[in-house]
Amino acid sequence: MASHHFPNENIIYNPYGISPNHARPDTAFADTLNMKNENDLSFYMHDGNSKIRMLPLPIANPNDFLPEDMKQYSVHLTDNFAFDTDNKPIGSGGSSEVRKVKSSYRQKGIYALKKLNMIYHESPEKFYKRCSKEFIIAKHLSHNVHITKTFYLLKVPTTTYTTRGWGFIMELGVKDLFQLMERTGWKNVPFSEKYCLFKQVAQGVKFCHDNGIAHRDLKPENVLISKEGVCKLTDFGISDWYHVVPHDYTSPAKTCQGMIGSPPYTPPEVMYFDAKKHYPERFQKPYDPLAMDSYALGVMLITMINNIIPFIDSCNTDARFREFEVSYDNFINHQNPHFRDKGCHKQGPGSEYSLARNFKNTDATRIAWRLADPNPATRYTMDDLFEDPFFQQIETCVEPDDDDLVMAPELRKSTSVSDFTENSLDASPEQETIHTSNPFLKKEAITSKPRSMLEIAQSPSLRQKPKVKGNTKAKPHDGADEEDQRSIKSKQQEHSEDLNEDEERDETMEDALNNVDSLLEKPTPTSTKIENIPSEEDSTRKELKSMLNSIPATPTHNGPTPVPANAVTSLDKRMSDLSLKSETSASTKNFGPPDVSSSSNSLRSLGSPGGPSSKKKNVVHHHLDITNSVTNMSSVSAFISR
Ligand SMILES: Nc1ncnc2c1ncn2[C@@H]1O[C@H](COP(=O)(O)OP(=O)(O)OP(=O)(O)O)[C@@H](O)[C@H]1O
Repeated sequence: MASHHFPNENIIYNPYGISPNHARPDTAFADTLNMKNENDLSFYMHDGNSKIRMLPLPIANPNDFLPEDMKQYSVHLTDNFAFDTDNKPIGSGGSSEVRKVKSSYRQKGIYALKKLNMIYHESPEKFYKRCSKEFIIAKHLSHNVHITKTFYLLKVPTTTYTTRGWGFIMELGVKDLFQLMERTGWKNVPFSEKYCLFKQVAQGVKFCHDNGIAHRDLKPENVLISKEGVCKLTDFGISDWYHVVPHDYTSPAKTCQGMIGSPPYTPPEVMYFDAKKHYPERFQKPYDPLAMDSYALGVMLITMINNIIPFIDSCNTDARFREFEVSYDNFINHQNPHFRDKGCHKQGPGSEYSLARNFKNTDATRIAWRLADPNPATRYTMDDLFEDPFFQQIETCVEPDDDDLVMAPELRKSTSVSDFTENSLDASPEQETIHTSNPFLKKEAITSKPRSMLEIAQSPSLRQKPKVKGNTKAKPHDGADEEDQRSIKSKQQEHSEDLNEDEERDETMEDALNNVDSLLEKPTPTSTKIENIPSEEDSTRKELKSMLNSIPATPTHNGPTPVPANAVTSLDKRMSDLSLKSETSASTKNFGPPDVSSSSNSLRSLGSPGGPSSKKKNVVHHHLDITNSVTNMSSVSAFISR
């Protein structure tokens, strides 16, 4: 079907949505299925989606699960936020749904609410532990321009918009990298811009590693792009501290076991744990979670340059992956025996190798292939990558230590536990905003048309969204950061003064930063109108089929006995305690051939006043300015089945 819509386009990107049970690929959680608790009443409480269960009342207080230095002044969403009236989900994952919410005090204070759902068979206690862990890690890392800021962990009431539970208030992204890559214009994005995006992602990953965290689920869907075009990592749902003593970075590194992550970004040593592959146990060895991130980064780079994932699974049941492994060995045996040696920066594979051809640059293939080395023992680490001369000279539009303009939302109101009856967790939209003195919000609540739970369950997920910059090294459990503290203080002391300041701030930022909504509503550049889009499942199957048929069968290496390649990749979800078990500079250079449709510098004006370019740089890419030949984006979203 992709071929129906994107004639001559090589973007058969999403191979995932072929299982009727999965609207989009979910992250695999290790041991997810081991937690069935038949006595848990909430097991039987659904909200219309059989995979989502409601938390039993009373909903736990987030502060009971947070370390002292992260405890929050307010723990109820409706104290200081209201749902955006357009009421559209802007993203969803295996265990969450993301919507826009507004600050009750700043009209332009629009944030993302990642509403967390219980995974099937998960007990409420496990849910609280899993979510608070994700929050603590995300908050711990929220001090870098390449990390999506996570501000608060709040109780969410049942409304027409969502069911009760917990949610994160986060910085809003405009799009994720997957959404950029699925645009028809992506293949025309110049190499220099793609490398810029790649380097930004790598800087985010390096920041995680330098601060004791292995992400473990890197993929384009988990890279948000702010409206200034800055890449920010998100989704720390299966991330973990990788030191034996979490905040003691001198303590030994841990290793992991179990199937986690998202194929094809999950490396071969982790795929051995995939129950569906039936590998013998002897292949399942503890693996290094940092090497997992390196591999994912390498596969992302190959995907970004080729405009297509290189294989479906990184294991020898996949013919394309086998071909990659054979090519890797051939290159080393016949062309560069020192390719895997530390510090070797000789040229990487050239155009005779299919997964190198499109790079048109053997320095670039070196970093891609060294990161995606099937052997974790010799794979590039993030330090190796940052020492690579090609990587070093990639120019980015933003530096890791640039200031981040994202402001923490203000907290003024805190409903005490005694004020907040459990019934109020099932508030109507009117009730949600009744406490606020902001007439704008009251009006919205009254005029928005309530939707039935059925409507909500049936409404399709529309994906869209948005924002940039800052840096300080994250400190262990650094809890309420300066911005948060400022917010809390202002709430306690200077309400009216702050309101004026906010309004002023809004005014000055108005020209520099487009209103999120207007930016999101910007019409997509169009050249072709697509109609009669076939069902996503049929189309994706066709794509996969043709893709797989075109793969030459190559002999397997000396690995485990392969099982027949199965195109229908439904991820094995197993729940666990999610804990790891046991353990620059730039210069201007264009690395690729000149590209006719470069969007480089095209929107300098948008990026300059207050964007990342304010203290920067020669090059400003507008990474969001990627054309699309399809007008109906909701259809496209459905087609790619996210
Ligand atoms: N802060 C945000 N701003 C805008 N969009 C977001 C934001 N956070 C998440 N999204 C969108 O929602 C999607 C799902 O979010 P996320 O990956 O955090 O959920 P998840 O349930 O943990 O997913 P997964 O199944 O990968 O574990 C993202 O791919 C992104 O498109």
